[in-house]
Amino acid sequence: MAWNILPQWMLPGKAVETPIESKPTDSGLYINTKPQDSSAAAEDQKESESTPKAEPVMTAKDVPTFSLSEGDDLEPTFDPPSPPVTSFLALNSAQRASSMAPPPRPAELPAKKSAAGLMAPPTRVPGVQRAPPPSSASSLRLPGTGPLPNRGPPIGSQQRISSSLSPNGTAVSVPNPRGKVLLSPGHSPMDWAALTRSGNLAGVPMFQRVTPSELKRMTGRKGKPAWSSWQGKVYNITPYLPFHPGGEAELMKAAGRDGAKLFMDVHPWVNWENMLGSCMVGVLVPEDYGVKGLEEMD
Ligand code: HEM
Repeated sequence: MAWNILPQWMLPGKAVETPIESKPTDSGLYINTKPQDSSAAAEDQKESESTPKAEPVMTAKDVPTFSLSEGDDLEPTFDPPSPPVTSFLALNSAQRASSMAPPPRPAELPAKKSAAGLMAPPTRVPGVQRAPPPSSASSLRLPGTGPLPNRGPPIGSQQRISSSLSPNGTAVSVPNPRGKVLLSPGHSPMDWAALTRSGNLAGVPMFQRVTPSELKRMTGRKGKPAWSSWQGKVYNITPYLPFHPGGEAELMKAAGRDGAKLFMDVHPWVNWENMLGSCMVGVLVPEDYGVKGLEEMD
């Protein structure tokens, strides 16, 4: 009997009481997952004759293993319950419940078939116009009718007619009901943008306080510049006159006065401040601005 040759500290129930330093490591819990081969067993046998060999205090039956082999009568406590292996979503899973219903089986489809063996098209509701059936590439195709997304105004619309530019960036003559004019060469919107970057076009050395009467005098006639106000700021519109796509005459209507109403009536999408930033003369002040200041000083 193996127990007879075992020292006290190796007997069942005694192992814990024995000081640890007397026997390290292999004092108990063996986890045998693989049977040893015969040569190794013989070696063990030889060794056990000379040296007392520790026997497991727990049998393999009591030790939980991580083995997944079938037919094992162990109850692996650390093994998570393995779900049944399915190729797709489990039958009663939430994913399956929330996803699309599976396609009907061929047997469940309507049994209507043409003579050629093909399925008949679904019956049409009379009077209802339907789009052509989608093909696999339909999502890649551009819509045949209606405006394209993010492609500017629809073809043939007033906006598109009035915004034609030749490939080299100069304005071209296009008859249109909105009154766009043919700009002379070198006066395209691109040319204007380049000119505004070149420097100050206000015609004054520094910002001015402009009274309404002063603004009224700046009509662009009799050698005077054309000024117009926009949201309390005064701009010299003279340099822009030959660049204005609506023509000089139209722009001149705003000279010597507040141009906001005229401007917004025609093209509220145009950014006045961006386009005429370098033409800013100063700010509009009340008529008695200077007089009041002098009176207060007296
Ligand atoms: C003073 C600042 C103004 C600026 C910066 C300005 C700018 C512009 C721009 C960029 C366009 C081309 C718009 C487009 O292609 O969509 C345009 C067109 C036109 N503008 Fe002006 N404009 C000004 C004042 C005025 C005023 C005061 C009038 C009328 C009294 C006017 C009448 C027109 C007309 C009739 C067109 C052509 C039609 C159109 O494109 O809508 N503009 N203007």
